[in-house]
Amino acid sequence: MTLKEKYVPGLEGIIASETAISFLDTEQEKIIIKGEDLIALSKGKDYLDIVSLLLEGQLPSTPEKVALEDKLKQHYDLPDSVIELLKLLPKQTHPMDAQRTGISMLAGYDDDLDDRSPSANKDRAYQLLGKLPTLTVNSYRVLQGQEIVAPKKDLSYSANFLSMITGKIPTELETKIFDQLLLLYSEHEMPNSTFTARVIASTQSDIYGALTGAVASLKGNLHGGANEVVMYMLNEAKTVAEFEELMLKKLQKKEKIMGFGHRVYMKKMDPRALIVKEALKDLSLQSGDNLLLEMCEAGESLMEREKGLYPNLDYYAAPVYWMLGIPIPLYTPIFFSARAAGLCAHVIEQHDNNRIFRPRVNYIGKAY
Ligand SMILES: CC(=O)SCCNC(=O)CCNC(=O)[C@H](O)C(C)(C)COP(=O)(O)OP(=O)(O)OC[C@H]1O[C@@H](n2cnc3c(N)ncnc32)[C@H](O)[C@@H]1OP(=O)(O)O
Ligand SMILES: O=C([O-])CC(=O)C(=O)O
Repeated sequence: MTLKEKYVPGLEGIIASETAISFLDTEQEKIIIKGEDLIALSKGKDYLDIVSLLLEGQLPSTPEKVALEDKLKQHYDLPDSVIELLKLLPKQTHPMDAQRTGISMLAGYDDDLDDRSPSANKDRAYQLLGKLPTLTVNSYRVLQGQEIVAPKKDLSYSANFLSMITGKIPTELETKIFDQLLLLYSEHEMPNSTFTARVIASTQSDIYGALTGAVASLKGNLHGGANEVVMYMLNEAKTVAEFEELMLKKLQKKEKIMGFGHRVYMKKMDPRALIVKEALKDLSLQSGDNLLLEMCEAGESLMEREKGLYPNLDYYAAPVYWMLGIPIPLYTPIFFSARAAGLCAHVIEQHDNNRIFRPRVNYIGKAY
């Protein structure tokens, strides 16, 4: 017997789920999250508003947001043994792999691991969101042979995260821009990492396993790992002319340029990248250093001219992270920490209305 259904490589355009969480409305250039447009929200709301929208289904009132931040702060600390385990990792370990290991280990501390109810999963989501900044920053520090840093509960969630990374109290502008990055990265419908998490959750595996798989997916250069490569390219080039030359050489060799293209936004710029480009302009103005902005703008024009391709979020996020003083190996782990909010919402939804993912294949192997 043979199955001969139409095979679509990369499952492009295939509907994998019904979801009430989010939708990319490319016609209206909106990123819909629970009925709200993330792009519009990015101009007045902050990351914790979106966490609440994703996990509670609505934007929080001021007291609700204060309560949410307090709840996350209660979960900031990591079990000592997680830090001890991270210390055992080989120093060459990528921080994404360390983050993956840490998240995986947290499952062992959950006394109620078999409870897949929405309320138990939501509690876990808040615990994870509380711990992720501490885990993310300290896994990197341990690998660098640096001292562990403690979270600062007197700062806001985002200011604390950035402060643990840089070792400084961030300015208001730096905090606002970092928070906006977290917000823009928080959820994006059905990228590879979310699909991965939902596939894992569909076996009734737990939220830690689903997120562990999602970290591995996000690490790849074609997905979240692109932001690190963009910064390495900018650093390698050093000037506008050298950046253009580097890109042209890559295109001649038929290499992909990280930070460009997107399965859903292929014919337009990612609307999140437009927002982050403005943040880069603000940081350039503040520092009086326009070099990265000029390089990125030149790269953007070149790719439109040569390939008809546009920047995705990772292209402009990379120089913004750099100007905030963030080490390059932390770029993708920060993306994951932000995305954990959306991923948890997807795992909750999958567990709540589940059918195991189990597709079929078109067999093209040896005749039998
Ligand atoms: C936040 C995020 O995760 S956003 C994604 C971050 N990833 C990147 O920036 C990696 C670079 N970009 C890419 O690899 C792709 O554009 C992806 C993975 C994002 C989307 O992939 P797909 O939808 O499968 O598109 P696909 O790879 O088939 O590209 C279509 C065509 O555009 C070309 N193309 C797409 N992206 C690029 C790129 N960045 N550089 C050069 N050419 C590209 C492909 O070579 C292909 O050309 P062809 O038809 O002549 O073979
Ligand atoms: O949607 C995608 O395929 C990738 C992406 O931009 C994201 O995960 O933010």
